[in-house]
Amino acid sequence: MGEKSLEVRDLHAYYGQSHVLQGISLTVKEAECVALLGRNGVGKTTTFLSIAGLMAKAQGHVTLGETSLLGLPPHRIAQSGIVYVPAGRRAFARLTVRDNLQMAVPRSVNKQRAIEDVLTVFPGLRERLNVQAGVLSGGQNQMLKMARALLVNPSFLLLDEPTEGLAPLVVQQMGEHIRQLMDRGVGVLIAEQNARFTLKLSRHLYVLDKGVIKLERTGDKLYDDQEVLSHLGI
Ligand SMILES: Nc1ncnc2c1ncn2[C@@H]1O[C@H](COP(=O)(O)OP(=O)(O)OP(=O)(O)O)[C@@H](O)[C@H]1O
Repeated sequence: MGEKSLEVRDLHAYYGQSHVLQGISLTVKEAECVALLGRNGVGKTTTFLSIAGLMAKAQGHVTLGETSLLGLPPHRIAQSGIVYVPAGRRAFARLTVRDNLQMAVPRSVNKQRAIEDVLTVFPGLRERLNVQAGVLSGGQNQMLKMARALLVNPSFLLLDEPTEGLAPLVVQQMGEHIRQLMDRGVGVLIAEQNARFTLKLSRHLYVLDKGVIKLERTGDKLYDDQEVLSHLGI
């Protein structure tokens, strides 16, 4: 099977009359991490919602390989291999970590084996399997959300603010987890306020400003690129 890309071309999105995304184009390849950065309110979450089929009004092109996704219902987009991990939201608080994981395993898949597999990426969850998800720390909760996403065997993950509210050591662990996902061939699009963290993981960067891409860069050391840093105000 050839390498697939997630392609977004000339994407527009609206909340009522408000034209929030004004023609965004970006590409994510398998096994790579792409950064989508920009201030609060510029349209990062709206980009994810549009790709995931969750915006009532979006126009343009979103394709995965040869398949056109825009206009498909969210579950079909998830089945095609694109899984959105929203910011902030907690996993099912009253269920145990194990139940949260089991619920996410597709019916056709061996639950035990699938869960063992994701625990190799997120080993910290193993000792928490029998506790209620509601008592997890912020970092463990984020890892649970990502583990649930991984159980669907995605080709691409859309991670919205994966380090929000996490302590520096946990942020570092999160970076290692994301690298492991890339090693498995998963393409990752990350929207973050933590630009330094994201630039260390990414070879491609898009900076969004008021619904348009203001800067696009490719490079091995984006975290060291003065133009990028000054553009981001860091
Ligand atoms: N449900 C909504 N109805 C109307 N406007 C909205 C809605 N959700 C977001 N917006 C507006 O759309 C714009 C883009 O918001 P979006 O959440 O995509 O930005 P963001 O870059 O993800 O920022 P943040 O990091 O704060 O979430 C903002 O001006 C926001 O106020």
